[in-house]
Amino acid sequence: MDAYLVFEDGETFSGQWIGSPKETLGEVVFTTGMTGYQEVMTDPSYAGQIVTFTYPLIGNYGTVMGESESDAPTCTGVVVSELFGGGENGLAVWLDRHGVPGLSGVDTRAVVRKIRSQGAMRGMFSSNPRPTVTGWPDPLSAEWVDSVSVRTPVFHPAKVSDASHIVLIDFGYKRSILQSLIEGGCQVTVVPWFWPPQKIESLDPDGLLFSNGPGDPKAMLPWVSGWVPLVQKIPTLGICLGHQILALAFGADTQRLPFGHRGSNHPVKELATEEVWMTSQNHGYAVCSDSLDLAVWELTHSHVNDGSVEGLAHRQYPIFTAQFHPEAHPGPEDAAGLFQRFIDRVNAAKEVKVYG
Ligand SMILES: NC(=O)CC[C@H](N)C(=O)O
Repeated sequence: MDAYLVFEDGETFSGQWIGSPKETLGEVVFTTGMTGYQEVMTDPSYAGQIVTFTYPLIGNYGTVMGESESDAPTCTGVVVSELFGGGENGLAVWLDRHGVPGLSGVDTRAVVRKIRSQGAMRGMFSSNPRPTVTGWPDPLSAEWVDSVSVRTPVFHPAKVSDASHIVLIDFGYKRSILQSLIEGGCQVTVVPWFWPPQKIESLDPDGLLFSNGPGDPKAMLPWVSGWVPLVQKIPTLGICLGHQILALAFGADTQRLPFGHRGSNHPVKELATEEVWMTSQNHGYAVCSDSLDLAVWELTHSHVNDGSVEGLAHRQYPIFTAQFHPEAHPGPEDAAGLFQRFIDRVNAAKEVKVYG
């Protein structure tokens, strides 16, 4: 059945419904990874977004148990050029089972060209090429984070005894982040994003992880100052939205990128070693480099393509952050060592706490 992707400026692209045919609205973004569509669709950072896949054939290896980054697809919709959807474990059935709509047979190259030249834009799926839109979703709302965060704390035991305890503040975390901590020998408590700092502290964390998540980081501005006393004394790692929130908390500013970084082959340079890592990325906002007080923050990583801020280390407090995804999934694992760096730091601080 014919369906349309209608942009907020009125430009319309046609295709056929896949998944659950239903009207939906969201920011239209594109991702360039050749594989990993299931991980992308279940990454909670895509909540509120319609994801366009630039790779021309999507669905060819079906859906695989255990590969999801959360319980269900969290993106608002998907746009593909050619869908290979067949079978019980096929992508089309899986999307339908989870009530997610999509369009196939779309000229995705033209969609990407539009976003690249005109910037991030919202759009709608409809059976009507000229639908009436009553209101567009607002990325500056805390509802995106709230819609994907846990409601109550969830404890994940360690594989080893005497493990360090990480409290993961959940803005929409990917399972691979939790997995990386557990594989590194930690026990982890995932807590709702809205938990007050005193409650987080009462769990006696040895380390804090500020997770990835959807929306504009400035949606979190009313809360950022509350987290400052915690991260000043407990080793902290921020990933993606978590990186942006921590930068905001210490006076930096964030801005929307022209069309985002989403894909599995974004080159990032570690400035101290001059190593270039291929990284997995998914972000539409970035920390403004000219807003960084270099007496407060050290710039540790930058994007090779556009020079944008990709990693920070606080000069006074035990905080470091990455705009990219060290847990990969999907994508290369060049940056996975960041988890070990964090865990080493947490374990060292714990030793001092216990033995003085
Ligand atoms: N993956 C993320 O955490 C994304 C962060 C934020 N929502 C952005 O688009 O920039």
